[in-house]
Amino acid sequence: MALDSRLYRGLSPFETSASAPSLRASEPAALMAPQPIADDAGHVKVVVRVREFVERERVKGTPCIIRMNPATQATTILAPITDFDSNPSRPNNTRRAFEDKEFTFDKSFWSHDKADPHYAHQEDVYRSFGEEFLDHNFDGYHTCIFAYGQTGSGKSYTMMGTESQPGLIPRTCEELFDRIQQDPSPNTNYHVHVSYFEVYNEHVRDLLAPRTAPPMYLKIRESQSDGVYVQGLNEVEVKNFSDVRHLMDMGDSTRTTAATKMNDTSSRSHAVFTIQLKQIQHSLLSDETIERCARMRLVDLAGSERAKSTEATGQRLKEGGQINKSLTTLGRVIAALADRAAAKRGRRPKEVVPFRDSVLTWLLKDSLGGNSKTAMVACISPCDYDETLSTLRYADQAKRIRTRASVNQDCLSAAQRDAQITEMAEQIRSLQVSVNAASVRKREEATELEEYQKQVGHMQRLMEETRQVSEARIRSLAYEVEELRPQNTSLRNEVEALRRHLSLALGELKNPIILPPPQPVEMEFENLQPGDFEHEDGEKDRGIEVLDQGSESEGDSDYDSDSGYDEESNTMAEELQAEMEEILKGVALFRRKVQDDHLHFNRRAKETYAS
Ligand SMILES: Nc1ncnc2c1ncn2[C@@H]1O[C@H](COP(=O)(O)OP(=O)(O)OP(=O)(O)O)[C@@H](O)[C@H]1O
Repeated sequence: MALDSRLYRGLSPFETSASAPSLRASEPAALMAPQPIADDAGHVKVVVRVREFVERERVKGTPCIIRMNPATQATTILAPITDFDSNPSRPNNTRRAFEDKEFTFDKSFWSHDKADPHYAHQEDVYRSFGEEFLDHNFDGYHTCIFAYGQTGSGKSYTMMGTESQPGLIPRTCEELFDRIQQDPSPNTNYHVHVSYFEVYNEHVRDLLAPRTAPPMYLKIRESQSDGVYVQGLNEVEVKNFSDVRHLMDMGDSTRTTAATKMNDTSSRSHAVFTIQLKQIQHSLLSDETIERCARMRLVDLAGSERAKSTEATGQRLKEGGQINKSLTTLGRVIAALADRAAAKRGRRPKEVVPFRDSVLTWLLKDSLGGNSKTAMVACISPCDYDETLSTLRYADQAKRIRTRASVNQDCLSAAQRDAQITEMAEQIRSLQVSVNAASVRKREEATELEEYQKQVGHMQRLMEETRQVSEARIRSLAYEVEELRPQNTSLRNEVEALRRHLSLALGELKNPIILPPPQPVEMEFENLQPGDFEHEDGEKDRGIEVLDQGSESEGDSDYDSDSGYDEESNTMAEELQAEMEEILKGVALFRRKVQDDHLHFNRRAKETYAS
């Protein structure tokens, strides 16, 4: 939920001085007569913290090269002992420019040796400047605390900490709600919103939204009224510390981390935790309403890293490259802002600040050089000369950045408030109308959808029924075809036999076998009786019968070759041919029908499967 952008202008006709009392106070009379506020010009506050040895360093037995002076807040880095120092006569030894360097910061936290009386616990770090920054928020200033340092130097430990050793972020949130709960003023309302996002490989991802595949990246926008902001970022209203704790845990669990050789849980992204505090106080005396909005940005940067030390490859190496690139841009921004401060004092021409060269610097534009009170926690390892010196130089440069923070406060008279309420009521009304119209549309769409779904269901049922019927028909047709197959085969055989028979008969008719006319039997046969010639098997000789018949018919038939035999056989042949042709026609008809049926069944079957 975006807060009223009007409150972020930073300038108001009713702005009070930078030291104006916090709204936490129970309605002091002075507050109700707002004083003009001057911009609070200051510098980025820089603190440095050295951590204790981690297991890897302890095993190596590396010496601690950091010294801190609690009286002067100076941090000294000692030149490491080189081969040259230990054996200057060795021919191959070249002297490197190692030397002790001293820097002075706003605070130097010695968290290296727990036995030391000056050991800085998490609580000490918070009390030293976290608490002060929370005061600024209640006064209506935007603030930003960011942790910078090489990988594994203790940034996440300082910002988020552990469950037993909470860092700056949980301590700030807990005290924020303690203060709100302890406020005795009945006229002040507090609204707290939290957002949490990471910048990973130059993309912004909401840590309060569930992880998606592919990841959902958010766009960065800039507007006159809101400055630079992340579009579509979840800003969750929180009522107490346990709400915040829940969101912190949720965000931490989705943040991109991975094990590297330098750190088992190395942050592979820059994480930005933001708290928006809005205080609305109404004065019964003057009937005025004062609104103060402050934004706290708590940034845990990814650590700078050398591929050689982390032994990163593949995805880790790519991430490392992106991390270093954005940190280099941050370094250039810090250098340009520091130079700008010098230029103001007339030393150098003003340089363009490359805020837009990386997502991180673009998002931190306001916090680094604008309307914000800003602190940098430079985290260092106790034993890496090059990286630690680089961090200390970075931090030393950041000290020179000037900021111009102003109280973000609006004071509304009764008339202005009424006008605002009327305007808001109007807005609510028009929104309500839109909501109603949208819900009517939604209902209509739902009814239409329901109708469509019904129709679809009905059509699906019909299709299913048709499919079942078709399947049954195909099955029965296939069965019928199978049944007809033997009949068809026997008919084909019969047709073939008939055809053969017919062609034989026709052949015979066209070329009849003409029997020789019977020879008159001479006297030897005169006395023969039928059956006188008997075969051995008792059968009578057929020749005699033929002879007999011949002799019988002799009287009433003559054996002229042009006798009635030809005519009769021609008539018979014609009749037989006509009969055969009829049969063939019938067979051809039947065959066509069978073929038609075949074709028909096959086509039907194909259509049914296709549907
Ligand atoms: N002040 C400290 N006291 C005790 N242990 C610490 C301290 N600072 C850091 N550590 C330990 O050092 C290790 C590295 O710390 P941390 O993860 O905070 O480094 P980092 O700078 O955030 O690293 P990266 O940039 O890779 O995320 C962790 O095991 C952490 O518990």
